[in-house]
Amino acid sequence: MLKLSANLSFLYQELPFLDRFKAAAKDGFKGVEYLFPYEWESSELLSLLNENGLQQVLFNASAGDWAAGEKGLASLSGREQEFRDSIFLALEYATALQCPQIHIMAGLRDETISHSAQLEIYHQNLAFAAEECAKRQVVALIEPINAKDMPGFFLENISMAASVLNIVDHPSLRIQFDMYHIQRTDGDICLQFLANADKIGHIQIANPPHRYEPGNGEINYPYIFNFLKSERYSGWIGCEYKPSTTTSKTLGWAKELLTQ
Ligand SMILES: O=C(O)C(=O)[C@@H](O)CO
Ligand SMILES: [Mg+2]
Repeated sequence: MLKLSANLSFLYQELPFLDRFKAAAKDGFKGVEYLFPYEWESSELLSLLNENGLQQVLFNASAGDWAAGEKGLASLSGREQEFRDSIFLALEYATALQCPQIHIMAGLRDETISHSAQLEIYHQNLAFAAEECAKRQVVALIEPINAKDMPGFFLENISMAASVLNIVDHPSLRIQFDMYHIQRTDGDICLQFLANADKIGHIQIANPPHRYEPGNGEINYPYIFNFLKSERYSGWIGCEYKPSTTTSKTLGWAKELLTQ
């Protein structure tokens, strides 16, 4: 059976952040994910998870100065210590929240150094992160993000993500396969999934062109869900979409999966 996780940075935005846990549980979600936990104490977040019978599925390591437009630290020259500190902090939260995976964002292309020099930094930082994650039984995830939404993002497509994993070659490093980004960058979602199945740790979903809920856009999600069932995908599927109306009203497509 497919397991859906509510991404609380995208869903239930009609509510204050801490109220979104209860709303997600009420709609039948068993797992939650979101961008960053760091403005709250882990004990407060853990209480909300426990009170609502939810599992923490994923959150991101700090991505640098997000408000100033930074999109991760993992490939940035001169930021190595900050990157390591971000991994240590993420792992403290992951341990406290019993969260099995963290997403590590690559950062933006730095045109002041060569692509290969930036790639080398990325590889080294990911090798460090994967090793630290392994010590805590946490999986480190990397996600290719489409260049239309995030111009200049260093990890630009699924084949680059696969090649990074081949080079870093660590069992605790896997791909966050966000179908919205795959569709906008490469297309061929099912074939891309099959080509990379052994490397995929987490899936996220939304429907182009507007990044709305599965039932509202160009991807045929009923077909995709049957495909994932036939492939026996057993990880979580994060609902990381922008609801086209209030969140609960956008969950018709998920009824069967949320009541199992
Ligand atoms: O935007 C996405 O897609 C994500 O998964 C975020 O973690 C990063 O922006
Ligand atoms: Mg995503």
